[in-house]
Amino acid sequence: MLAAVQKNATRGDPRSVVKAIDQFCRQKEWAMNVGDEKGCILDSVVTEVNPATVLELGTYCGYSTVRIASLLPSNAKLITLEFNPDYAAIACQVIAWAGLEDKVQLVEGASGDWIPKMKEKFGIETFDLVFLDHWKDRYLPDTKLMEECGLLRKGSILLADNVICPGTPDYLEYIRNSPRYKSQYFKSHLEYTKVEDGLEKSVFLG
Ligand SMILES: CCNc1ncnc2c1ncn2[C@@H]1O[C@H](/C=C/CNC(=O)c2cc(-c3ccc(F)cc3)cc(O)c2O)[C@@H](O)[C@H]1O
Ligand SMILES: [Mg+2]
Repeated sequence: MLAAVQKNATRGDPRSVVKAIDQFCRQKEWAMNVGDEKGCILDSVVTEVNPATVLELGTYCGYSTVRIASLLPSNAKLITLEFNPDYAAIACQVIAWAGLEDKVQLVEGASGDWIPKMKEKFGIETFDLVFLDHWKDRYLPDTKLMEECGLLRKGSILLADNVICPGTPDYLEYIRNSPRYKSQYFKSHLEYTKVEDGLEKSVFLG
């Protein structure tokens, strides 16, 4: 995938990086990037929220990191957590190829360890937007952890990938029944396939 980016994408051009990855995943080898169809929904939420602070859980190869960072205002900060060193190394190079290193802080580590340190390590008070795309059974515990650490404010947006496929049943049940969130489901398809999947957008009500 990285070779395809370096071969087919223009340095400093995030859209060409996104296009190169999508082309590679359609033609050569499927990969679990959020993909272009759900990616357009992601783009519209990022544009609507226009966040100053963003947290991404599960960088993987940096595809959604590039999509989000390319839409952020100049002073905005995107912190992305990835605990697999191999994926982190690839993502780092993909983000650099897109020329977005100044907007992205890629942290190699586990969400459970780093969420409690966001204030002291990065001077983050609260996140305007959180994109959840890591292990599906960690969406709920990490959301509760973010609440406990005071990282969500009235109006913070959580956007969760794969709420249908592979599915995040305990997260959906919690977020849709909690009086502290207002949720909306965006129906779409699993990346590069016709299988149903979707994104759940939830507003923290404080
Ligand atoms: C321990 C929890 N904390 C974590 N902290 C930091 N990084 C984490 C964490 N968990 C996982 N990660 C990283 O996030 C990524 C994991 C993503 C998990 N995603 C999926 O399983 C997934 C899976 C599918 C999928 C769908 C249908 C299939 F047939 C096969 C796969 C589609 C998707 O869009 C997916 O996002 C990896 O890079 C992993 O190293
Ligand atoms: Mg995903």
